[in-house]
Amino acid sequence: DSIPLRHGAHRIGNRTDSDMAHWRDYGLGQFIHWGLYAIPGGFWHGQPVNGAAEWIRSSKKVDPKEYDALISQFNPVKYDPVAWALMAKNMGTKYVTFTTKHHDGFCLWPSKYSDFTIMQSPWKKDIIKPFVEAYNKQGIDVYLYFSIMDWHNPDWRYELKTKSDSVAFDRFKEFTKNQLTELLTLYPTTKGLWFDGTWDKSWKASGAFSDELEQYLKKLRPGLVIGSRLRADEKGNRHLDANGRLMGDYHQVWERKIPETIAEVKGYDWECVMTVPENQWGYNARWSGHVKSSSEIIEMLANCVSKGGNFVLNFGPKGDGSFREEEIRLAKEIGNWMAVNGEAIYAAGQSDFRKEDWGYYTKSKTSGKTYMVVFNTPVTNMLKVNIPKNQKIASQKLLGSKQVLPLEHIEGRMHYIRLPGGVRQQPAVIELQLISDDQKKELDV
Ligand SMILES: C[C@@H]1N[C@@H](c2cn(-c3ccccc3)nn2)[C@H](O)[C@@H]1O
Repeated sequence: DSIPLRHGAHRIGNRTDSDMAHWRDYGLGQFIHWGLYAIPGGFWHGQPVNGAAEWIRSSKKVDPKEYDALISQFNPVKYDPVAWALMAKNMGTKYVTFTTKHHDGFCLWPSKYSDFTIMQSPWKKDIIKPFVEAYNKQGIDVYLYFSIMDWHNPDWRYELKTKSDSVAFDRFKEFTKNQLTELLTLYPTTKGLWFDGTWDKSWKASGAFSDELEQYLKKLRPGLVIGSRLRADEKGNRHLDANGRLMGDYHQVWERKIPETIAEVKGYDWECVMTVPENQWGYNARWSGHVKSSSEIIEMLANCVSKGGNFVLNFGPKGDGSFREEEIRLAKEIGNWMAVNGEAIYAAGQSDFRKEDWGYYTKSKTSGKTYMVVFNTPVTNMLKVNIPKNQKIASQKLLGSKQVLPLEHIEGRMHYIRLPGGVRQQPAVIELQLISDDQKKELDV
């Protein structure tokens, strides 16, 4: 039996409302990390700084005062939210999460509660408002990223050791609530909030506040989607409360990692957020290590959807507001694939087929069709398909060409579908129309 909790999960099971059903259907999302850190782009005094570019302020090599002075250089003359939204639309993006304030405390909106905003920069204009309008105009829902941890605010504390720490942190919690109220009031079409920077002891000790804050925000904006990274329970547990129940509308632990098995998902709603290079979210002039190709990204996308999750790809615009070539190309290549194969991703989820080595199955919630997203083509070009009980394959076609592919029965429920030969640039998707056995008998008569 469960431990009595006042500030643990208040709901058992997933949300059943239409806003959350809409969230589940997104499939593909875009994350954008943009702020002062994009100006140095991972370098300081001409030298590369190790670690994530958006964390450079916390590097020993950087004087925080000097970092904060970057505000006088924020003048993104190439910032064009209409072009940003069009690139996202052409990529096939259904929702976007945009950094309003990262850990450095710099606000991309004209906050009344801070002197460290775009209004105190040469730019002197709201960045968020035209962004929300441009993306909404393209039919893309907007989610706002907000870091609770705020290195610039003198009232931020990592740990509450003394009475004065608690007095300062109480001011900080009020400041946080005020800024979030601003964001939901200034940008009323916001569909959700993506919280970060909640791993420190001070926040783990603020379970009651985090619970009251979430309830306040949802009262202010009914239907708002908030992941599990905001909350702590009164015992300092995060994501899952002391009774192992998820606090939040979806599991927000999947940062740069994808569940190995469906079992690991534990039936929760979830999304994976992913960087193109290794661990860099903000613009870094030097991408070291592995940079993912569009096929690798499409595989991650299909993998997530096959396990009932969404996949969110991060972009890090430069300090001037332009995107780097690699990201522009990736958005185009992904968009070309989504234009042909989107029905295997949008409003799709886990199928009732057993996973095979050649790739991932997804099942559309609208068409009821099952899709085979093929990455690892066998040397035989023969794809094993184990058809679930009392179902039969009525048709098997290549998406795009609509080419009917040969289906060969092996034995029992095991079949082969033969892929046409030839080298493919991007993953192939086969659309399976299934019917139940008895339906098939009717058809056979
Ligand atoms: C979405 C991503 N989350 C931020 C992050 C999270 N972490 C982090 C810090 C401590 C433990 C685990 C993860 N470090 N950076 C990154 O800066 C980016 O914003």
